Amino acid sequence: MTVIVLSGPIGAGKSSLTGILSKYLGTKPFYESVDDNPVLPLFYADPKKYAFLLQVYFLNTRFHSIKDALTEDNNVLDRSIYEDALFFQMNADIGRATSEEVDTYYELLHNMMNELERMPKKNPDLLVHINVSYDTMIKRIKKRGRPYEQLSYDSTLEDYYKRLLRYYKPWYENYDYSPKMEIDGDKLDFMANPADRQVVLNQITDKLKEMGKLPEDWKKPTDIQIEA
Ligand SMILES: Nc1ncnc2c1ncn2[C@@H]1O[C@H](COP(=O)(O)OP(=O)(O)OP(=O)(O)O)[C@@H](O)[C@H]1O
Ligand SMILES: Nc1nc(=O)c2ncn([C@H]3C[C@H](O)[C@@H](CO)O3)c2[nH]1
Repeated sequence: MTVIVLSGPIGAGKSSLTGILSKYLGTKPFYESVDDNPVLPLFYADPKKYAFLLQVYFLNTRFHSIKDALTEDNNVLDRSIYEDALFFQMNADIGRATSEEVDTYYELLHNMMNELERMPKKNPDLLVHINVSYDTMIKRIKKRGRPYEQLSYDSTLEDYYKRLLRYYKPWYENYDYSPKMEIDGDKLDFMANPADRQVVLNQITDKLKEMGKLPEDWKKPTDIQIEA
């Protein structure tokens, strides 16, 4: 059983790489709840009012996915539960949560993480972190086109996104729930460039091989279909 989680800031390419990697490895993808998330547009319209609700919503959906992923064989998860606190802490630091909400959130997170301790598998096998610069992040957010994430929607988003990148650096450095590796999301266009895509896939499968975690029956596919 091999469980891989992807991490990285907004628009880094986690969902895209989750799709590519799960096809390449022949495993099941688990996606973060975004287009079906009723709280996300509310949060971007009024962050102070909805930061706590959004966090509880994400924590709940992530907990569902992680429970399924850690009991089934061979999965790839788009964003880890370990990034949840990063987002909430950042929102709390900029005054979008009361101290009661902060305390309640951390208690709930702690409680849920304790539940994971009882799972047959507690942690992922590998964290794949996609590094991107601010410019790349904004380019991808524009390309994807969710209206409420655009800088034109809210002038404070530039600061929010830059701050998020600053929070990610120490988060990745301190992450120690599993082995980890970084992908250069600025240089490697794994969506449009097949050679770059193969570089990324080789980096990940080399790491899995080195760890003895490449599924035994895995055969390198000759071609995989990518949805743009
Ligand atoms: N390496 C890449 N090169 C070029 N385009 C990319 C790359 N990765 C992602 N994209 C494009 O950038 C956009 C955002 O990618 P994606 O939705 O996968 O990001 P994400 O990390 O899952 O974002 P979020 O955190 O918001 O869910 C998409 O339009 C995707 O096609
Ligand atoms: N506030 C907040 N907390 C989270 O845990 C969290 N996880 C993701 N997101 C936002 C970022 C993208 O807009 C969009 C897709 O990743 O959802 C979050 N926002």
